[in-house]
Amino acid sequence: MEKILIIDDNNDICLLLERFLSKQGYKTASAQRGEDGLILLRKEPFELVICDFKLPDIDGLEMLRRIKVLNPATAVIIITGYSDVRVAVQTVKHGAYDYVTKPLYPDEILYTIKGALERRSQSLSASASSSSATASPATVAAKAAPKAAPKTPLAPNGKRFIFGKSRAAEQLQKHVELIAPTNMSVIITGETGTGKEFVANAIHLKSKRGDKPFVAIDCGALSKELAGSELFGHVKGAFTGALSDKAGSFEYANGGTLFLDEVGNLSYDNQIKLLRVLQERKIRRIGSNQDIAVDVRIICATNEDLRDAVRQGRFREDIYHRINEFEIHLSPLRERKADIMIFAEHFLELANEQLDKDIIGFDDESREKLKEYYWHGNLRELQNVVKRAVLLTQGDYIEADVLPQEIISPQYLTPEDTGGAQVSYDPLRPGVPVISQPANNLKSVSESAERAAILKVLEKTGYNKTKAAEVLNIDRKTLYNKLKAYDIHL
Ligand SMILES: Nc1ncnc2c1ncn2[C@@H]1O[C@H](COP(=O)(O)OP(=O)(O)OP(=O)(O)O)[C@@H](O)[C@H]1O
Repeated sequence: MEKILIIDDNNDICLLLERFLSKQGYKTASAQRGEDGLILLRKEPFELVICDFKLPDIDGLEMLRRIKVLNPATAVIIITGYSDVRVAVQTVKHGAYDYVTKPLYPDEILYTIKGALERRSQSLSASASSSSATASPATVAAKAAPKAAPKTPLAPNGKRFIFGKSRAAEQLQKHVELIAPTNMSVIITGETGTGKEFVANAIHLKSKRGDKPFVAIDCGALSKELAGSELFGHVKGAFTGALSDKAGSFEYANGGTLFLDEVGNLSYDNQIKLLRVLQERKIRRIGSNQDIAVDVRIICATNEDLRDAVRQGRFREDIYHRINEFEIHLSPLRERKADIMIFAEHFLELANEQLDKDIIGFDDESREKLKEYYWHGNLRELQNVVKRAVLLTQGDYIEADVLPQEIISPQYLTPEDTGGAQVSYDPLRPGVPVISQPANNLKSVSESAERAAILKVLEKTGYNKTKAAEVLNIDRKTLYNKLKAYDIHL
């Protein structure tokens, strides 16, 4: 019987989930604090942990890290409030299986649990059958391109790639067609969830390399030490824990494309090694003195402005120019309104297939709500909202009442509602108005400018507080104090 641990400071949620999951045939336990949950995990293994993102003692990302250190095979699902979705997405990038938003619906959570346990057993059996000497975590992330006709713009794992019909979409399509057949390095910029990895994959599949491997590495999720070994490989004994020779992603991607996500997060050392590959097309495994020739096309992605990183000396200018032979910028979904329903219909079709449902479409009100919303998590957020709506819909059409509250009624206010005070909207919590006093109060003017600057830098640095503090030229503690003072919740 599979064991599930629930960690949530809300006792009602623990009780409810425990009761529901035991009825479904799982063995359960619960804890209301992160530390208590970790104690239980040290005592006995659990196949799955469902963990609240905001625990009183430890934040969601740190919990995820500690759970994975105790047992990398434990699947983790994060519970989050809708306004924290953007940060919850980060947990998925750092190894959580998925996140579910409150309020919790039994069907949705059960569906997610089943998916997580299935993925867990698939990856356990895959790693048991692969030869341990050459197995690399990068191979798990590596997406070998399907052998099908490389001319079709396919998405990873044979999914469908949608362009849309907005002007931005038309331009993107042109750029992809133009750049794909060349060997040029491309940098793809855009907010989280705008489809950077999908576009990188489409470029790869449309290129002459389309039948060779596409290897994706998230530089933001790897420590400095791990990143070096993941990218370039190592030889036995190169460092403590290097028990056998290991190939890196450059070797796995040979002949194909290497996608470096969040490239701005590469350490200085690794930037230098990357420069060498870009210049000489050769790599050297860590600890080795032998060069290995590689033929790899590099596509990078970033959601920060790398020009700023270059100006601040965090990213080498010579690499920036080499990886930026061509730039593709993906606009946020809210600026491509004409595409919203095209993607929504596509995600509806996918959700119907996944959940074995037959929903026909969206009613007028739900369409309007989807078109008006801010979509801070872009396509990823839209996909999740549609999946959940499909799950909750009983009739033929999705109606507004199955959409999250923040989408149904974002509380947009006007200055008239607030007696002349300025109203702005926090990109992190779009439905929540931020009211600042009229501009004749100097203190409030500088405060709102400071708040806006902090939000902008946070967005650019992918909500990495250490980096944001660096860019703002303040220490982390000051940043924390300001986040609190300006009511910015990450
Ligand atoms: N063109 C597309 N067609 C169909 N689905 C798409 C497309 N682009 C993105 N998606 C969907 O949106 C999800 C997010 O896309 P992707 O992972 O490529 O975004 P990203 O910009 O790389 O995100 P992040 O910056 O957070 O890594 C994908 O898993 C996919 O389901």
